[in-house]
Amino acid sequence: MAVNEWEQLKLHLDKWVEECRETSAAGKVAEYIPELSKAKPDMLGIHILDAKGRSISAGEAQDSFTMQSISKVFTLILALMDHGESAVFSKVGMEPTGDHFNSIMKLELVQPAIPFNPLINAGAIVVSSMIKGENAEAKSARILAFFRELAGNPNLEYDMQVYISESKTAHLNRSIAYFLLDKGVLGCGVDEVLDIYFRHCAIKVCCADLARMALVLAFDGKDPLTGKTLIPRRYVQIAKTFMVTCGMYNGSGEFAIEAGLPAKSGVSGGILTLVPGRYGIGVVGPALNSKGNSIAGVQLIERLSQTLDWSLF
Ligand SMILES: N[C@@H](CCC(=O)O)C(=O)O
Repeated sequence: MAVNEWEQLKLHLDKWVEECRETSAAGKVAEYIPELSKAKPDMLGIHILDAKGRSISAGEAQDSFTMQSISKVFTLILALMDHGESAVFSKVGMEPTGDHFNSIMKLELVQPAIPFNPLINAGAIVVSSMIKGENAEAKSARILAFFRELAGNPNLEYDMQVYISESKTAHLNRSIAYFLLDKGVLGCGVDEVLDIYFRHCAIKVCCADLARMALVLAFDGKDPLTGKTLIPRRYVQIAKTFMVTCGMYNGSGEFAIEAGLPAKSGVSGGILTLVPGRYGIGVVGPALNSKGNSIAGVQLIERLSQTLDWSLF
């Protein structure tokens, strides 16, 4: 079964990528972080990695892009490893919002005033403030080291242009952080937390890096290529559940029906997804749909899942 499927992927992946690439024309590259607007709108790449280290890629899988919101999954995991569940979930909720990723609408509607979940910007900013370390630099260094280990890539670095570009223009995120500070849910100051947050959003990866990080989640926290356990199973379970309920912004419900896989997207057009116990998958396609997800990337993952019967449901 798995052998046939691998053959099928080898045979058809290039064609599927080229077919899905055409839908990019209906999407739009993110512009609110000026540096992101330079991405190629019709770019589409994918890398699929299995537990034996076999991989298949197609399209522009080698090109690099920044993780953006995909990083939020792994900072959540690091915060859980630093503090445990009850401390983390006293500052951030577990529920989807149905709103845009950077919405501040619901922040005032709940008591206590904690963000709905760790994958919207408000929640991810709170999570960034919980990472252990003496100062912003030490906290960011821990995040980068953790990401490098998960990706099996000691060369992961920040895209400084994207980091600077976002730092200069993130007025909405700044206002979210001030609101959270006022409500007493931030573990450090506004400038410090935003520096940590913008840095992890600006970590530069390619599809193979995302696939390797996803593979660790697909194998419940153990990197099958090294045999090393990098994340406790319970925290992977929490992360994967958030990916299903909120990982694709306010398009998560439709994606659960059409693809049925845990996934997390970012505004740079990246998507990290996985088939539990089988594959880690990294995708990139910078043209976004109205929900902020890669338009061609979503179509490609849905096509793969439907053709190969990957849905968990
Ligand atoms: N750095 C981005 C991440 C958003 C995203 O990828 O959804 C922001 O905060 O606006």
